[in-house]
Amino acid sequence: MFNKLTESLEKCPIVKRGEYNYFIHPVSDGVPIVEPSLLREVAVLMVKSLDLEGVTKIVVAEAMGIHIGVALSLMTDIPLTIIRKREYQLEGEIALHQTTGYSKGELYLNGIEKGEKVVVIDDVFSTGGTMKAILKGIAEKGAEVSDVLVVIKRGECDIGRPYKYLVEIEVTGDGVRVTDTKF
Ligand SMILES: O=P(O)(O)OC[C@H]1O[C@H](OP(=O)(O)OP(=O)(O)O)[C@H](O)[C@@H]1O
Ligand SMILES: Nc1nc2[nH]cnc2c(=O)[nH]1
Repeated sequence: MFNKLTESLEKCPIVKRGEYNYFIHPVSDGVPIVEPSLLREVAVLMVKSLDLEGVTKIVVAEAMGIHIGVALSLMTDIPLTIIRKREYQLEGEIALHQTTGYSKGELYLNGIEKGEKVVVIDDVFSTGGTMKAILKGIAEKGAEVSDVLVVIKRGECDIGRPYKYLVEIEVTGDGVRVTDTKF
């Protein structure tokens, strides 16, 4: 029944970013198109997996957390905050330094208050650098993280705390292989 995510991953193209084999998929890139049926499958699986008891915010990072965050927010009625790559200089904004397998950059966290209970979701974990930066920022705000979920886990990835994933993949220059699913 839930086969759209795995089937589409096994067909997706790979491009080189330096030495990095970068897979291109609608969930993690928004291209070539995001089919509603795929997004709905991911949203349903996230709702089934996450511990949402008492959660006051969903936290995602620009850009590829946004569509999955919106889908989860619409299904659960929990408000969403988007960690942006642009600085807003709002009161209490926190700057985070992000390092991935192929890039570095700044992220800016707004919209979370001390004492809140949040879930953090993202499209992909590869090095875990992005999620570690996000978790550090949320801890700095004094909020509690009730759950962390990534749709696609790319190989072994330690973020310093337990987390959930929907699929685990291996990526080579030849393509993507799904090595585990949680549904
Ligand atoms: O585990 P990591 O090595 O940190 O990689 C994962 C991050 O990489 C991608 O974001 P990216 O910064 O490329 O931005 P995008 O969402 O705008 O594509 C992805 O959306 C994750 O947030
Ligand atoms: N689309 C995509 N996003 C990523 N984020 C970290 N690694 C990757 C990758 O290989 N592909």
